[in-house]
Amino acid sequence: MSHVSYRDAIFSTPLDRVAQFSFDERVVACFPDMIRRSVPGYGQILGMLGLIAQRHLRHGAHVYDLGCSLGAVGLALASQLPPDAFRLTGVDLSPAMVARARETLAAECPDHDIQVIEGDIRTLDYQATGMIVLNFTLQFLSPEDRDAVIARLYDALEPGGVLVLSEKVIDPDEQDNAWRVERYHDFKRANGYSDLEISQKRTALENVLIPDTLEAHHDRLGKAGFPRSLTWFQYLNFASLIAFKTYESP
Ligand SMILES: Nc1ncnc2c1ncn2[C@@H]1O[C@H](C[S@+](CC[C@H]([NH3+])C(=O)[O-])CC(=O)[O-])[C@@H](O)[C@H]1O
Ligand SMILES: O=C(O)C(=O)Cc1ccccc1
Repeated sequence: MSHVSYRDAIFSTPLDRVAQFSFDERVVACFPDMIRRSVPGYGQILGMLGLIAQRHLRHGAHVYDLGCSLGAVGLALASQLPPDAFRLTGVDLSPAMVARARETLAAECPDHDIQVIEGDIRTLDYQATGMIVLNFTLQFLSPEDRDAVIARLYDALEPGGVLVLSEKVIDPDEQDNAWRVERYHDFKRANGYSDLEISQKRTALENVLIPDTLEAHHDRLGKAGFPRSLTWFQYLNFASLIAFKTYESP
């Protein structure tokens, strides 16, 4: 069954108390609209994944999409690569997301081998894999859990494998960070969000989405064993990195 995606109006009316942001049914119903209007470069990042897979993934190899939400990474890869090019496992902790992702993927790409499991990426028993995508997911884990997850992902990757890590980031320079955040709010305003929506969402995300600096991400990847990582995309305070299991990757 296919679903309409509603316009995100979750923070549009004044709330007495802004509850912590969670990936519940209400967010699921408007998620494609929310993420497209709230994440600069989201579409460009998805559009590049097929090209990255073509360069780095052995034909037919396995891919993990961790924190898959509605399965956008699987959909993007399936639109760019034939069914025999890869097998994908999406993982998400939110039952509402998983249910909707399964329906969407079955309807949109029935010929591709894509499964979705409800699980926690901190404790999952990982199988050997050729490519791992964390598209705006690590930022929702508590900071003390992040090193161990990245280390486990390094172990799961096969030789020649790659990890793509997209995140909201903070700039260590306070003035530069303020400029990025203010222009990000301009970006949201230009995409139809009001000042009230911007400020209430910001409150809801406090202590829920905790961004690191790019340097902290590269350091963590290095500590986990990745011999090489680079920032391949940045748009204001949103960035995407790629880490290579093997130094001599193309
Ligand atoms: N411990 C966890 N284990 C599994 N999933 C988790 C965990 N914590 C949070 N999540 C899940 O991570 C996802 C983050 S959204 C990813 C977008 C998607 N990648 C996309 O490309 O459209 C990003 C955003 O909304 O900014 C949510 O679905 C959570 O349920
Ligand atoms: O809207 C924000 O402020 C963000 O940082 C992006 C986002 C997008 C979807 C869910 C949570 C955060």
